[in-house]
Amino acid sequence: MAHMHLTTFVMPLGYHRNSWCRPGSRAEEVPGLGFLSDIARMAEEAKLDALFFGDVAHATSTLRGDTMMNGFYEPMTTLAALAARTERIGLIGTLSTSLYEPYNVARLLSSLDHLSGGRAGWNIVTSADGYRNFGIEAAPEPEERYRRSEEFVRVVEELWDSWSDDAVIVDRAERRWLDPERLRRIDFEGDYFRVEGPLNMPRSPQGRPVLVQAGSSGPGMRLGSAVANIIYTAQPDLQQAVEFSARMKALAAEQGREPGEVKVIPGIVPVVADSQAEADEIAAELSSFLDVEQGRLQIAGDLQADLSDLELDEPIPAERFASIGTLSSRQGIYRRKSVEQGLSLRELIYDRARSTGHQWVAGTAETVADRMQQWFEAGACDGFNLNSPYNPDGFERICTKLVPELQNRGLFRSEYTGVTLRDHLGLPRPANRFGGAADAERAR
Ligand SMILES: Cc1cc2nc3c(=O)[nH]c(=O)nc-3n(C[C@H](O)[C@H](O)[C@H](O)COP(=O)(O)O)c2cc1C
Repeated sequence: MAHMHLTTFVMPLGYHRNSWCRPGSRAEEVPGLGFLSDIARMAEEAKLDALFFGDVAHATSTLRGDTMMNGFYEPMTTLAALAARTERIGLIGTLSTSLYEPYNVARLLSSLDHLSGGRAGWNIVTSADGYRNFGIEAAPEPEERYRRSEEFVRVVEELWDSWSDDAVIVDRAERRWLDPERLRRIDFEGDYFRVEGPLNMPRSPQGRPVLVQAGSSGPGMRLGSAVANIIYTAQPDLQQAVEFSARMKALAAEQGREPGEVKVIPGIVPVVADSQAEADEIAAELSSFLDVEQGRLQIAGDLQADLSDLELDEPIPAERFASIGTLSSRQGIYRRKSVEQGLSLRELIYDRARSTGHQWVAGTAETVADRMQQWFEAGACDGFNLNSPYNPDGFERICTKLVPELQNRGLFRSEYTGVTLRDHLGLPRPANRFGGAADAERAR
C-alpha cells in the first residue's frame, strides 16, 4: 500500500490562537533555537517527511493580536540551524517571489540543500501584504503577482541547473577545482527579470530543491500544477478535497507532468488524547484562551472588511464578503461557513481560531487516524500537513500517539528509507536541463 506523506507546519506558539497561554507552552523561549530543536527532533523521531516553515514579511497580523502566523523565525536561517541538529527530515521554507530576487533565492535554497545533504524545499508564495517594509506603496493585483512568480521560478530553476553535475573536478595536479566550461551563463531576459548567471555554487544534492506551492485560486493552481511537487491546501470538506486533488492532478497532466509527481497535502489540526472526553476537555481549554474582540479584528483583517458593528450571535452578512470572483480561497471558506452553513460571527471566530479553514479534529489516536485514513483512501490527498494545535505537548501527542497508530495501520513509514527530501517523497532527482556528462552517465 502507498504511504501517506506527513509534514508539519511549525508554529512554535501553537496553531490554535492563544494556545501559548497554556501552562508549559514554553512561549518565553520563542524565538530561540533550543525549544525549536526539541520540536524538530520529535518530528524526526516520528519519521515525518519534512518540517515546514511559513513566512510573512510584515507584522500586520501580529499587531492585531494574532501570533500564530508570524515571522519570528526567518525560515532560511532557522532551517540552516535545524539542518545541523537533524539528519534526515526535510526542511521546507517559504520565500516570497514578490519580495525577493531570483538570484538570492536560488543561492539560499541551494546552500541549504548542500548544508543539509539534500533536504531543502521551497514554498513559493506571492505576497498580499508587507510591501511598505520594502518601500513599495501598494501590492500588485494577484494575476500580476503570479505572473512575476512564474517567471521567478523559471529563473531560479535555470540557475540551479547552471552548473553541470560534473563541473567540480578537484584536479589537484592541474590546480583546477572546477571546469568553467561546464558552467552556463543563463542570460535570462524576461518581463520581470534580467539575470546573467551562472549561480556561484555547484548544483545541489537534489539537483533542484523540492518546490512547494499553496495557492488555491485559478492563477495559484496554474503555478502549482506547473512546477510544484507539494501542494498545500486548506480543505475542510472531504468531497471538495477529492475534487480539488483531482483538478490539481488533471492540471498537472495537461502540462505534461506525471500526476504522481504532484503531492496534494491538505492541513489538519489534530487534538489527540487518550479518550474522547479528554480531547474535548483540551479543546474547551484551548477555546477558553480566546479573546472574542481580538478574534473579530482578526477576521475583519482576513476579509478586509469592517465588522465592528455586527452582533456576535448573527452570521456575517453575505455583502460583507468580497464578490465571489475576487475572494481568496481562504475567504471563500469563511464565506461558505457563514453564508451557507450559518455560523454566527462568534462561532466563526472560534472556528478560525482553531483551524484557519483547515480540517480540525479532536479525539483519540484511533479516531483521528480513522479520519485521515478515510480521506487518504477516498483520494482526497497524498498525505497531511500536521498543524500542532498547541506546543510542545500537543505535538508530542501527535508524534508519539497518532503517528504510531498510522504506522501500525501500514499507512506511514516506520523508518526513513532514503536520505533526501526527494527520496522521502518518492521523487527522482531531476536531470539538468542543460545536459552534461554526469547526467548522460546517470541515464545509462
Ligand atoms: C498550508 C498553507 C501555508 C501557507 N503558508 C504561507 C506563508 O507562509 N506565507 C504566505 O505569504 N502565504 C502562505 N500561504 C498562502 C498561499 O501561498 C496563498 O497566498 C493563499 O492560499 C492565497 O492564494 P490563492 O488565492 O491563490 O489561494 C499558505 C497557504 C496554505 C494553505
